[in-house]
Amino acid sequence: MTDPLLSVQNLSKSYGALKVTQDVSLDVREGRVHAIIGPNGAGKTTLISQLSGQLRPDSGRVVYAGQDITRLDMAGRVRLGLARSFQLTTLLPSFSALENVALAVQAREGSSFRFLRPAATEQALNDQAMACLADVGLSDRAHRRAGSLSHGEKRQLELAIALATRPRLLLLDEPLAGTGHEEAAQLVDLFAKLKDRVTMVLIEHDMDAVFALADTVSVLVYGQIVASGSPSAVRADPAVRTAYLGEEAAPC
Ligand SMILES: Nc1ncnc2c1ncn2[C@@H]1O[C@H](COP(=O)(O)OP(=O)(O)OP(=O)(O)O)[C@@H](O)[C@H]1O
Repeated sequence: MTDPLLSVQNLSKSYGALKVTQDVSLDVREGRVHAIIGPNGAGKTTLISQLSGQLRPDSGRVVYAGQDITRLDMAGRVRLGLARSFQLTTLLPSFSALENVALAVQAREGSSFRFLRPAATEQALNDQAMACLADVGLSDRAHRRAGSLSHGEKRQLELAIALATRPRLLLLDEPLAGTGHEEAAQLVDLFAKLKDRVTMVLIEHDMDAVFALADTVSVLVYGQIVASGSPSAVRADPAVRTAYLGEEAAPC
């Protein structure tokens, strides 16, 4: 079997006496959606923050594409193609959707447009930003102010911004939070389409979405992985039912 794209090895993090990440190990394979589920306060966001570089683990390693990135900061990880979306993205509400994405394209490209004239640079940025907006189904909202978009459209825009960094691995922290039924269904369709292009680590409370999208599910309880495997195996795991889902709440 090929090496995993992301390998989390014995990661631990505490806040004082509270052990929020306890000896967590997991492998994420290229081209897959790996969901991490668990009850409120289980440590999912803290874990993903250690994968994105926002938080330093106390111990353990994060290996991405064969490289130890444990000490690499967030910007360095983004440059390697490891991007985080949702819960933290700040849209610029008075800028258009297109401008929001163009800024992310510009950040990625750095000085690679320096040989172009200003007008051509702007055109190149806009073309790439438009392509990202098209990817998330927002072409017709390109010139609307970000602040005037619906909640679901803002989430689509956040995804377009993440895609503008050309990620190989996308960390998605509760992408469906706050969306209505229809918006959630649209976003799930979108992620399903993106599966061919980008590997995803998905934290999500919406179990329908998790079981529709994930190839692998890991269950986190009190900072520890209590089960990991295919959605059907995890669903049937008695330890998961008692520790997390509760017999009656098990997703079936
Ligand atoms: N900066 C911090 N300082 C102290 N405790 C923290 C800090 N951040 C998180 N915690 C605690 O760590 C635990 C895990 O929090 P975390 O947000 O990672 O859980 P979660 O699984 O993402 O929860 P939710 O599903 O509710 O978003 C919680 O008990 C939380 O109160």
